[in-house]
Amino acid sequence: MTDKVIRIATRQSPLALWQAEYVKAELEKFHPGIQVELLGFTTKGDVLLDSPLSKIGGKGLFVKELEVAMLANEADIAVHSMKDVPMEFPEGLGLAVICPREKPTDAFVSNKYTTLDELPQGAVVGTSSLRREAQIRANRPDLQIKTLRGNVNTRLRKLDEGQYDAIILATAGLLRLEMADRIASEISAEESLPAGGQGAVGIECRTDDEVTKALLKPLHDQETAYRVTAERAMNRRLEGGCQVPIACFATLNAAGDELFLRGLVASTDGTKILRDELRNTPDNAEQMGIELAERLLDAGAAEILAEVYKQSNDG
Ligand SMILES: NCc1[nH]cc(CCC(=O)O)c1CC(=O)O
Repeated sequence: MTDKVIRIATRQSPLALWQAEYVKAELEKFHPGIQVELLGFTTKGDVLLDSPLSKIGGKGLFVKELEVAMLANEADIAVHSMKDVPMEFPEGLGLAVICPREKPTDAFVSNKYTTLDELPQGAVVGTSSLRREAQIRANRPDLQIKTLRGNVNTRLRKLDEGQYDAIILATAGLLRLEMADRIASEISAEESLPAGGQGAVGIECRTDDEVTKALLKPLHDQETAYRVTAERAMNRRLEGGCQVPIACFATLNAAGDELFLRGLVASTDGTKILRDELRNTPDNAEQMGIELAERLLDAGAAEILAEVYKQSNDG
């Protein structure tokens, strides 16, 4: 029993609320009698829905307001999709735990077709992710990629209205919102290497809040933490957030003693794609991410990314 109240700062999209409710339920499960409150916030990223994220500076767009509330002691924790969490935290805040990962893949969503391969010549595919765009274009240069923004429900509505032949969404988001029936097919990691952190939920809190950190401990999943640590280290070394055509994806073998990290850097048009991979023990996760990033940089990643940044600044 505990008389502690935990205040969760959360965005109000269906997915953000699902994640906050999930953490609330887990805390209540592990600590009977605990009080957990949800405090809803609107972030800049929720307001600026018309511009492609890559053009309004994606970094931290969805987390700033939540962090301000925690620093002001108006909230205790924030629950994030690890894919959207910036690499560095403000002084006084940090990631306390990473929860068990949902499926990390991308999903092909369409009312007419089952797979990307089935799409006819010139079909229109909705995504605002440069990572997804680059990998689709590499396989299918004939397809038209059209911007798609908004929360999951908005994106599905735009598909249903006929604005797109298919759209790409994270499998995890659809599963969590109980919309598995909207997944026409899961796209393999070979065909679309996922974004670092995709499908994983992390919890941020004040670094000096030992009581909250102790309460959060049982929600931690070490396998997910190893994987996401390697992925984020690669992203950090490449200075990429989720608004660049960078993919990084780690898996742990069944014995739990070998981490396999794959990385990709591409030009948005998919004409240049660099891939590399390495294996090591999970305690080397951070170092693996850095090493894989450096191997990609040696192979020309910096030049490819410089070109991407130049295009997004050109408007
Ligand atoms: N880019 C937004 C975003 N951030 C996290 C998810 C959902 C799944 C996850 O936890 O990674 C999504 C939606 C999507 O990419 O379709």
